[in-house]
Amino acid sequence: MSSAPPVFISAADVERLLPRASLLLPGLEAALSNFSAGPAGGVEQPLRAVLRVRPYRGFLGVMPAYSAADDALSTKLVTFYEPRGDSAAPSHQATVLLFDPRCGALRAVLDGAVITAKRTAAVSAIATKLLMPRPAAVLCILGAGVQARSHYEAFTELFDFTEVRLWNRTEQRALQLASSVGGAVRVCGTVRDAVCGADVIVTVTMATAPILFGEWVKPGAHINAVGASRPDWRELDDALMKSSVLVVDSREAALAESGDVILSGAEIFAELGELLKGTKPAQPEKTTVFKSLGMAVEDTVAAKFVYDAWSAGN
Ligand SMILES: NC(=O)C1=CN([C@@H]2O[C@H](COP(=O)(O)OP(=O)(O)OC[C@H]3O[C@@H](n4cnc5c(N)ncnc54)[C@H](O)[C@@H]3O)[C@@H](O)[C@H]2O)C=CC1
Ligand SMILES: O=C(O)C1=NCCCC1
Repeated sequence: MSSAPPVFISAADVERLLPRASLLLPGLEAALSNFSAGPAGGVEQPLRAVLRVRPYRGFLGVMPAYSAADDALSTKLVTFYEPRGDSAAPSHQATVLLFDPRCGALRAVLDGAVITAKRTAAVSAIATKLLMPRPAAVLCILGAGVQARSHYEAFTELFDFTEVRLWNRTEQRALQLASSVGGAVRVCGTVRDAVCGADVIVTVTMATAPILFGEWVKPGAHINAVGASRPDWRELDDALMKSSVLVVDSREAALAESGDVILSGAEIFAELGELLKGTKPAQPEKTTVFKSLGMAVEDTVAAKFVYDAWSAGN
């Protein structure tokens, strides 16, 4: 075994080596299926530890995973802070450590922000492919931050929406995102206007109370609920949670971390990996919610993809 020092792969290099979230789709689909197969799937992933940085309304998450199918071992360290007007720092910052699983040596330290943005959007796209109504014409994104951009990029590459709508709590930020993406985006003044008649909705906000209400959602729509990753935070109201077919990335995580799941008491129908394996039906004709909390094995797959591309001299 070589004892070479670990390489550092910067955000710019991650972006260069992983230019599109869609490159992760095969690896992520396999990892999600393997995760939901239990011990036979070869994914080791404990519930993430989340430490509260109370005086600053911040959190530090530690996300380790091993994937036997990828023979990859990593841990992500991610901080996320509630919005503060006086801070110029991004709300989420992350680093992924990639180890040699054969001996435990640290091989690479990768910027985790781009990885988090792209793998999250790719997983939402996997859920959307299975759960969106057919046809699906209107995409609506609620939020205008990092995840809003990565979801816009992945979804407009992978699907044929005829209209994209965007809402943000501060309209100026939505206008900035809309003018920078290079495609037609309609900025809406209210969530209600944005979601009215939408086929696919993505919630990517830092909201702590519901912003999306079931009465506004078209029956049969598919919602990717990506924000609200604390047990007392919400993006979706009880009516929407309870009237939808609820799919999660991890049952264990959803029952421990998701305010939308815990506080609504909504019943979990399946893990996304179970839909991918075909052990549970997808039901795209119904109103569906994919509650995404983010899984460490998604970072493992993405970090290995980037490291392999770097090692190949790309
Ligand atoms: N499920 C997953 O795998 C992941 C989920 N996330 C979550 O996705 C969400 C978005 O993350 P980023 O885009 O990185 O954050 P960001 O800080 O870049 O963007 C957050 C957006 O939410 C808006 N916002 C802030 N407070 C709000 C409120 N009270 N109500 C409505 N909107 C509000 C902001 O204006 C901004 O447009 C966060 O909740 C984050 O924790 C982030 C990474 C992975
Ligand atoms: O999976 C992740 O990475 C995150 N999920 C929820 C919020 C922080 C980052």
